[in-house]
Formats: sequence, structure tokens, C-alpha cells
Amino acid sequence: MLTQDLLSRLPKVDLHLHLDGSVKPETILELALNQGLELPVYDKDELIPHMRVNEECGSLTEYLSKFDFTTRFLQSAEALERVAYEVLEQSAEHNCKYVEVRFAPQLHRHQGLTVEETIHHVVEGLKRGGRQFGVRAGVIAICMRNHDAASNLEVVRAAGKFVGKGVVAVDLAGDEASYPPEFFREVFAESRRLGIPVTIHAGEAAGAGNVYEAVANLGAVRIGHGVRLKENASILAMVKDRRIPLEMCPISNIQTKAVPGWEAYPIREYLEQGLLVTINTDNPSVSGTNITKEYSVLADRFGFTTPELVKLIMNGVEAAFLEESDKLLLKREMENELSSLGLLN
Ligand SMILES: O=c1[nH]cnc2c1ncn2[C@@H]1O[C@H](CO)[C@@H](O)[C@H]1O
Ligand SMILES: [Zn+2]
Repeated sequence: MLTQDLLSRLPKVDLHLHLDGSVKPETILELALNQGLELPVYDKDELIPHMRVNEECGSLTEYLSKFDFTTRFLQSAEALERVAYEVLEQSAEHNCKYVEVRFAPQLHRHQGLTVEETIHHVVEGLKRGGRQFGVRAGVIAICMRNHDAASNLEVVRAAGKFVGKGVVAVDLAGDEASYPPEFFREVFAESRRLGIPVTIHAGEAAGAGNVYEAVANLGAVRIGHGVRLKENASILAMVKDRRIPLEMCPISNIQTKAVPGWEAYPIREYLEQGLLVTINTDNPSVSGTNITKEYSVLADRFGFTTPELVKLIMNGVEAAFLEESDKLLLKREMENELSSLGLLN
């Protein structure tokens, strides 16, 4: 029953996808050419090792080193619009109906764009892609752990201006092991003042205590990854009681060594314990993944049945940063497709 074909036809959502981790090598080739920038190689297959982690990736910091290569080419309005548009093209290929695309505005300012301009161009690219490919999308503006409070506050305030106009939340990403969430209380107090929903990368490269800090003190209503939540039963219980969704990204989580290997990946236990687990890609080009592949790996590694995969997908709909009425529309659309595939009774 669980053929690749069926998995790719399942309607899906992706709530955790980084724009700069989702650029096609052929697009890098064209962007470099258009912008007169040098590349180490000029063949799309030979570019892949520069953009993608390999089997030997040992940590999140090693994983993050891949991003410097790509962001060089994402410094103009045209480049940002184009890659945002192409994310939705790739999403549509996997029947992804709704995508939350996240990016860090401060990483795209080397040629003078303002924070607001970067957000504007990503929103525009997504609008155009959304119309073209029939995929709904929202933007999550990322604060970076290695940036100072002033830079991150600037991102939060700019994001606030786009709430209801394309931005759905703010996030904190980067090197979790070196910069714990408590450093960012002031930054996320501002997002709470402005009424912007918060999701925080936590429990990926450090322990469950960071998940507690993100929820209790930064106001996170979702958690990026949360793989290491299993290390603390009482924090896990808090996440469950508050119905905080986890944006898990299985292939990335294995590559960054959030756990030593698949046998230690806690997805089945989280589901059995009643956590709101969602499945996402994180960085299709850095991780060499796509949303179909994520579900396919889960089916292979954990023996998930079709109803279990459907449950994971619908958890994603539940967790989406959408107004209730839009969420209901998305849910209906998904249910209609699932029932025409014979998967809802
Ligand atoms: O899994 C992750 N954990 C933490 N930070 C990440 C992850 N994936 C990407 N980024 C960071 O977010 C920035 C903006 O998109 C990327 O440039 C990368 O540094
Ligand atoms: Zn991420």
C-alpha cells in the first residue's frame, strides 16, 4: 500500500523549511552567472557537495557551515523572490498544500537591502508561487543566535509590520549549543508585545531545558525539533499539557546528531505519549531531502502505517500558524484529497 507513488500523492504540509536551505543547485548556477559571482565549479551536480551535508556530518555546527555558501547568492530582491517562488514549485511537486517558509532577514543585507525589504521580497515571491502552483504559504522571520539584540529586535519589529500581510511568526535559529535561549528574553518579549506568534529551535543541539526556557520564558507556542525533550519527563509533560506542537525534521535531526542514530529517534514514543508531532523538511537542499522522502523514511524505519502517516500530516494542519477559518479551509481541502485517495473513512 505504501508505495512511493502514494506517498508523493498524499496531500501534505511543511511547517519548518528554511529558504536558504532550499535552493536548487541549478538556481545557484544561474544566480552566480547573473550576478557575476564566482563559483568553485560550474556543473550543477558538482555543486551539490558544496551545498549538501554528507554522511560524515557530526554536529549542528558542521551542518550550519553549509549555509554560508548559499546565502552569498541571496542578496538581491530578484534572488529572494526567485528562491521563494521556487520553494513553492518544489512543494507542489510533492503535493504540499501549505508551507511556512522561514528565513533570517539579517543574512540577506550584504548589498544594502533593509530588513523590511527582504521580508517584502520573500512575501512577493511566495505570493507569485502560491498563485502559480496552488500552494498556500506564510513567512517566519528568523532571529539568529549569533546576532546581537539590536539586530534581532529589528527583525521582530519588521516582522510585526507584516503580520496579516504574509508573516505568521518569528523564530530563533543557529548554534543552539553556544547560545542558550535565555540570552534572548528581551528579543522575544518584544514579539509578545507585538502579538507575533513565536516558535523556537530548541532541544536539537542541547537538552530539554532549552525547550522549557523557550516555552516558559520566550513564549514559544511551537518548538523547532524538540528531539531531546525525551531527556526530561516533566518538561515533556508540560509540552504535552500545553499542546505545544513539535516541528520535527527527521533526516536533518539524524544529520545534526540530535540523537546518535535512527534507533534513538523518539518519534514513535512521542506519538504514543500524545505529543503533537509534525513532520517537516528543515532544509531540502542541505539535507538532500523532500517532504515525500521524510514520510518514506519514517514508514521504512518505524513501520508507520498509512493511518499513522495521515495522523502526522493532520497534526501539521492543526499546528499551522493560520487563522481558524483558513485552517478549516485547509483541513477540508486535505480531507477531500485524502478521501479521494481512499484514505479517510
Ligand atoms: O536545524 C537548524 N537548526 C538551527 N539553525 C538552523 C537549522 N537549519 C538552518 N538553520 C540556520 O537558519 C538560518 C536561516 O535560515 C540558516 O542560515 C542557518 O544558519
Ligand atoms: Zn530549522
